Amino acid sequence: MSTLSSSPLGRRGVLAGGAAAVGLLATDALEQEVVAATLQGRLPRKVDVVVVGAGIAGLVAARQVARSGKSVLVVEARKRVGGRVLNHELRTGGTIEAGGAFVGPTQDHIKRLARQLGVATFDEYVTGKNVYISSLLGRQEFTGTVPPDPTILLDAALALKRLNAFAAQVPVDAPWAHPRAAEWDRTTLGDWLRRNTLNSRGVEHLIRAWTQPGFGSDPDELSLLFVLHYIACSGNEATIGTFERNSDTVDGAQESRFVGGSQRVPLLLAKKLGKRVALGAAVTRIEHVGHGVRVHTRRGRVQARRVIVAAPPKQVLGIDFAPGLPAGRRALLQHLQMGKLMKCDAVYDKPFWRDAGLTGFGIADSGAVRAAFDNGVKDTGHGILLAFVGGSTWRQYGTRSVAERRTAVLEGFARMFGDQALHPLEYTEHDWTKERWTGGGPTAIYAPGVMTAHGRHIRTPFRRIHWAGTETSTYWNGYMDGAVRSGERAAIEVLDKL
Ligand SMILES: Cc1cc2nc3c(=O)[nH]c(=O)nc-3n(C[C@H](O)[C@H](O)[C@H](O)COP(=O)(O)OP(=O)(O)OC[C@H]3O[C@@H](n4cnc5c(N)ncnc54)[C@H](O)[C@@H]3O)c2cc1C
Repeated sequence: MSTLSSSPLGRRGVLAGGAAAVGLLATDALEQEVVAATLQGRLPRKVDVVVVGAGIAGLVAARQVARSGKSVLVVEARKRVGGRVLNHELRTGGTIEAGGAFVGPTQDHIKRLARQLGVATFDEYVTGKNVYISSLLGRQEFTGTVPPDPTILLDAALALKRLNAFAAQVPVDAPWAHPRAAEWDRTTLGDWLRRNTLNSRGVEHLIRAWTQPGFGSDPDELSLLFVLHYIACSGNEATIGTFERNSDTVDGAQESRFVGGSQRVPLLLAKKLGKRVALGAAVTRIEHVGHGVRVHTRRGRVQARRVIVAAPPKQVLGIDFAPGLPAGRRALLQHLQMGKLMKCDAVYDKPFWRDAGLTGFGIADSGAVRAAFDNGVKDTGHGILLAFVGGSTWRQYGTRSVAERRTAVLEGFARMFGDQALHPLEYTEHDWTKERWTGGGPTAIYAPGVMTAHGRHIRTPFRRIHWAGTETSTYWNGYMDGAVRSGERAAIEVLDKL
């Protein structure tokens, strides 16, 4: 949970804060409107399509089904929409994101959707130099993607070149079909780096600053084939995926954010869907009956001709299917794990690092802050630093008390940007491993062997049940863009059958 949500000055206490200042309806007010617009009473007895999950994927699928004139009901476990996309109103004003936030080039589907909904983007602050903290060399400032650490520079450049070259051959819709799939899936990214670099320790440290925020995991937990697929997915039908487009800010997936926070996208989608969304309606059982499907939820039952399940893979295992899911799909869901990730933000009176010629982006090979970003928002003059605490860093710090973690995170910021970082106006954090209906983040990960053994079941419909969710996407799998794409694809599948 966000530390602020339990404070007296939490989300509800700041309606008159920063967001209102830019003429946007603050998230809390918009959320109240959306909740009020959703279905309050009994669920309908019958609809054409039931969508399970009101994350971006489920809401996009429902919008498309509704637009075709078919009846649709989204049943959502939580009492809010957005899933892994969640705005947080700061006590000191302004809206930040506790979950998915950044968008970048080739993420055309989420950008188009946001434009249609009137949600603008703004660029991440990139003026100045980045900071690199090495246990060996101390603190360095740099520009570009790879820090100027002579002990790893060449190694890292060659390794990234090879990863890009391999990824360029991986079919985004069937990575398991590549001739070298078995070989790449037998090994982890960590093993591969150790075998293919001279200073493997140094390169691994660097790559961890990418895998911990990007997968909530360490290189040793990730199948090489899965990582190559992730890189291949970091593009679109016209633009080949690359490591840089995934990892970078300029021309990369961290290029921009949404004005008013990314949760405005699912909130505005849900507002338009209105009574076609039922909150607090966790799905417990899905059974095929006659020519339809009966969906059992905590708010009652509803019958449909087709169902789209847009819940995260692990959550699907909590639903009782009758007849049971095919063995292949069940095995896939059992083997996928969610990453471990939390976001920690510190708010300062001013973005003091900018005055020092720094972007606010930093990476480090030790401590609680392995990757830091300038998380400033449009509507306040405050400076905001964001730390991703993921993978083994989450295992080290995620289990400590909030006070201990706060100290460790602020010290991490201070090493990068100076001692002013030790004195924030506000500190807030959100741990996705504690979210009942998500179970971690940012996405589900494949350990060695899983993709070749079970990956091919990821999108295969089961009778009248179809699958959406970012993990099923062929581009920007794991991202908001992948969620939009998956919802669109699942809706097309279903409409084709109705
Ligand atoms: C910390 C963090 C940072 C991230 N950063 C970025 C980023 O910068 N850029 C980016 O593009 N992406 C980012 N992501 C990933 C992005 O948020 C997700 O890819 C995307 O939001 C997934 O959308 P979805 O609809 O597929 O799934 P979800 O958002 O997980 O939605 C699934 C929905 O299903 C519901 N549900 C689950 N079980 C049931 C059930 N039994 N019955 C009914 N409903 C159920 C859930 O409550 C949820 O609302 C980040 C994620 C996290 C956690």
